[in-house]
Amino acid sequence: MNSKNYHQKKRFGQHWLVNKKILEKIKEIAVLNENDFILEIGPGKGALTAKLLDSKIKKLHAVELDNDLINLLNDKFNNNDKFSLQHGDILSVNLDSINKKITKVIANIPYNITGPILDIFIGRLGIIRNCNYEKIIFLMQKDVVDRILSKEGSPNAGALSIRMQLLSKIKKICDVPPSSFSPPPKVFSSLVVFEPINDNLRLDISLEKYIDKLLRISFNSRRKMLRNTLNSILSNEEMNELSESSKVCFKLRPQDISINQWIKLAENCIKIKK
Ligand SMILES: C[S@@+](CC[C@H](N)C(=O)[O-])C[C@H]1O[C@@H](n2cnc3c(N)ncnc32)[C@H](O)[C@@H]1O
Repeated sequence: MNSKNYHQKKRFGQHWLVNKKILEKIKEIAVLNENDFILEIGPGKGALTAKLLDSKIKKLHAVELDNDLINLLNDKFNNNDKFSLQHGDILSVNLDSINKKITKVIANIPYNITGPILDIFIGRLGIIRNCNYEKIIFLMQKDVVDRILSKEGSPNAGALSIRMQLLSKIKKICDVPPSSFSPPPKVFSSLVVFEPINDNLRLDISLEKYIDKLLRISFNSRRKMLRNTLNSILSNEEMNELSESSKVCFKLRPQDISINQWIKLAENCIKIKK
């Protein structure tokens, strides 16, 4: 298979990044150095790969699902000893042998698997990641980035924004129009940088798990007041006690609760349930 007779596959979320300024911007915000070990998710035909390899880095390991692109990529980067390629699904490939070495994860991600990619690379509450990513740079759907960045009081605030903000520092760099890709996707994209909080600086793992539990229960019915969802795990007496000790009014809906209030709620709930 060569570049000319290759047919793009919708099912793999293939939209090649063709905007040179955005390619350059990704390289610029990655601030690469000779110690960097990059994991690239879905190199496609290698536009971003080539840009990243054209920097002082130690290594770039790419994982591509589409078998038809493997030869094409190997031909293109064969003589670059910093490059390695793994054929497989990023959601299930085994990265154990390199995970601890990876310093930066970079991708124009396939939008059909955004959620699972965020879970794997930024993480889930209550689960230690056990890796040392300094930066995760994703080009992803603008609406998901806006949701992730939303604060309490916004209709977009949800379990996703709280989980992501508890696990990483997040910075949106810019929005990217559909015309920057070939073929253009239906939606706008955004370039975003996540700096995951180091495992040993995270909240206590059992506290994180409890926050997750509260988020699931309350955001399952996001229109309901806290008192009408948390009553599934707390008696009326316990709810009054929790509301008072956490200084959170139980007439509020979950999207109106700040991150610090979720932490307080979980801490005090654990105490009450002891
Ligand atoms: C949006 S394209 C980006 C391609 C290229 N990096 C670029 O910027 O032009 C997404 C890429 O991810 C690949 N891909 C899709 N699902 C994947 C998966 N589960 N694991 C690894 N790669 C995947 C696609 O085949 C495609 O090459």
